[in-house]
Amino acid sequence: MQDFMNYNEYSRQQWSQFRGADFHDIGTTDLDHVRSVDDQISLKDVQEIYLPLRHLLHLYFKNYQALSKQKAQFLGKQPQKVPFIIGISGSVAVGKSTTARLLKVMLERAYPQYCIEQMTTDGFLYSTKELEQRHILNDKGFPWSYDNEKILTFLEQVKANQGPVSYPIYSHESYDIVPNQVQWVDHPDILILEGINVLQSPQNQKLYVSDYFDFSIYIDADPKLIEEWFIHRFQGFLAAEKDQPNPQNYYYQFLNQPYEEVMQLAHQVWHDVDYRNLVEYIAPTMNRADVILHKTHQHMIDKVLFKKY
Ligand SMILES: Nc1ncnc2c1ncn2[C@@H]1O[C@H](COP(=O)(O)OP(=O)(O)OP(=O)(O)O)[C@@H](O)[C@H]1O
Ligand SMILES: CC(C)(CO)[C@@H](O)C(=O)NCCC(=O)O
Repeated sequence: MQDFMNYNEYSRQQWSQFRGADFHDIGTTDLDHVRSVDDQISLKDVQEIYLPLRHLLHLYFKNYQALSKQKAQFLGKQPQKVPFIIGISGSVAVGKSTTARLLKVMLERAYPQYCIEQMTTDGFLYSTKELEQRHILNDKGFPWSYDNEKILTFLEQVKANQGPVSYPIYSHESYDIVPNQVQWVDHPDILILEGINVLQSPQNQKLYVSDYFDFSIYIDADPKLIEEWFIHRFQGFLAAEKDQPNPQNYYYQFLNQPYEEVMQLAHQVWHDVDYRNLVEYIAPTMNRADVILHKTHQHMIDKVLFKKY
């Protein structure tokens, strides 16, 4: 059995044609907004990949709203807003949060009347203290390093749309959960949730995170390239720490170590933790996604796979 027999594969050129004649294009002001998200994002990607993707999301979203309304009518209830949830998965450092931020901006431009929120599951990792107590400090990112119950309860509350719902925050700089701080999701129309674990189905759970998704995206790339992006981001964190040293930060400990050694350590972390996690637990969830974005050098998307059924 072919792994991707339930997908159609489109080249970048083919995919770029699926923009929809009646859905408005993206103008210079929109592109400026996109640039403000991350000036590394290729505007060509926005035009050729993300505009068709937004058009597709529009179709799913409108159908979802219509179905939610009809379901309420069927039950003899007043129709209520039910947030539409988009999941984004893929390896550590493949660009999930960058894509999530970009989609948020693009959807906000398309629907100024709607509230669109974006967040990561990183905040549901156990704190360093708790990982230590569980003797899984070196397993950060693996399915058992997250409080999966807490993610499910959170999503249930968001879908129920009963009020603002809080979630914990993770800091890459301190390499830990930020103590005594939360963020809020407040009655969103659309929630974009990204994380390495969002398409996973941990064995002892009856309910999965993806049960709450109305659309899902997986970002795929050659692990050799992802390793480069991981190292590049690590170097960025290190440089930021050098500019403004803070003894509380994870990267502070590396400032007085020989650069070569630190880079060796970064590669080792990638190999022993993030790459292993990718191969064993993340990549196997790829064909649960509705759309797979395949990246090549410089984060360029060269092909898109779209689920047939
Ligand atoms: N489209 C893009 N163009 C250029 N650079 C990008 C793009 N997407 C991501 N990057 C860069 O790649 C690195 C990883 O991206 P990002 O932090 O979004 O990954 P992630 O998948 O969310 O990682 P994590 O799971 O660790 O949070 C960052 O340095 C980011 O700036
Ligand atoms: C926070 C996660 C798990 C996911 O974003 C990841 O960035 C991480 O910290 N992994 C642990 C190994 C490491 O990259 O340092």
